[in-house]
Amino acid sequence: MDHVNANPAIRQEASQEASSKASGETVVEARGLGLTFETNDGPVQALSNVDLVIGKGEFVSFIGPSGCGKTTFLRVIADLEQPTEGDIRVNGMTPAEARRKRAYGYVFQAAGLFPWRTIEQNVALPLEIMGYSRAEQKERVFRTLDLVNLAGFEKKFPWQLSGGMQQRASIARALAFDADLLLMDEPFGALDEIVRDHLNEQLLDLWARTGKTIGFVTHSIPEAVYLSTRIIVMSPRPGRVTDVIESPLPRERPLDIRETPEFLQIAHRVREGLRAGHSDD
Ligand SMILES: Nc1ncnc2c1ncn2[C@@H]1O[C@H](COP(=O)(O)OP(=O)(O)OP(=O)(O)O)[C@@H](O)[C@H]1O
Repeated sequence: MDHVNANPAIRQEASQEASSKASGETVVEARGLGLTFETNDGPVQALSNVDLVIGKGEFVSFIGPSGCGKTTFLRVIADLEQPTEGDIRVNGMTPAEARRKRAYGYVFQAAGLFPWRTIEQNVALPLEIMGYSRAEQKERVFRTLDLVNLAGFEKKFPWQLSGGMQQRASIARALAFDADLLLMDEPFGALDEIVRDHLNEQLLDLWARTGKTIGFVTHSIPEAVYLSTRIIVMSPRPGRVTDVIESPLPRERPLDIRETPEFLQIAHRVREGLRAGHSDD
């Protein structure tokens, strides 16, 4: 006998919500996740006891000082590192299965475009490897270049584009095979602040239009607060999650939202979290 919800309509709604969360709404689920690297100088605990659930359509940023395990966590999701403790699921699968099913696109700090290939050929590369037909490759390349506002630059070579444009091309490459999950490891870290602002705006726009789930590593507090629906604050030795901040900001965010009291309040909380986990060395 259900004493909580006697009303069958409410009960049904609740159970539908529960089942939709259980089936497919969770994109990443880490439970007691740990990873210790064995090095010549002894073990390095890159991640310790990380519990985290990322839901479909979230924009989650990871922020913390160097060595707190941000990159390692993204790499575990992407099956580029294997955890030594705990469990992780990506779309309900092991990272290895998710990787085989092309569950994610990965964007690195450096754009990593091949200089001898045009932008179109660079973006098409993973599609070529996956055996897409030429027509399908072309259609996808044009669609994703349009998404990152690079329509018209297909025939250019990387060196003919600015750093920001190159990074947008690398985002297009990660999006070309339509993965729902985009993992981004400090993609704008090497760019100057004005370019970075512009790319942040464009990334939010892309996220709104595509409904992708995004995991984003950054060292920048304003970037994390501006972009995220949730901010994960991490701390090193051992790498762990020390605070999880739900953003109350609306999804639509003009750049000047950064001057509002709500924004500054979240930024303050992130800063406090970072300070608490920071040692002076
Ligand atoms: N392949 C590896 N072998 C040994 N130690 C590693 C390896 N990869 C990472 N580490 C160590 O694990 C810890 C976490 O590294 P990680 O790169 O995930 O940190 P991070 O938070 O992304 O740092 P940064 O902001 O500098 O990129 C660090 O102490 C690092 O030296």
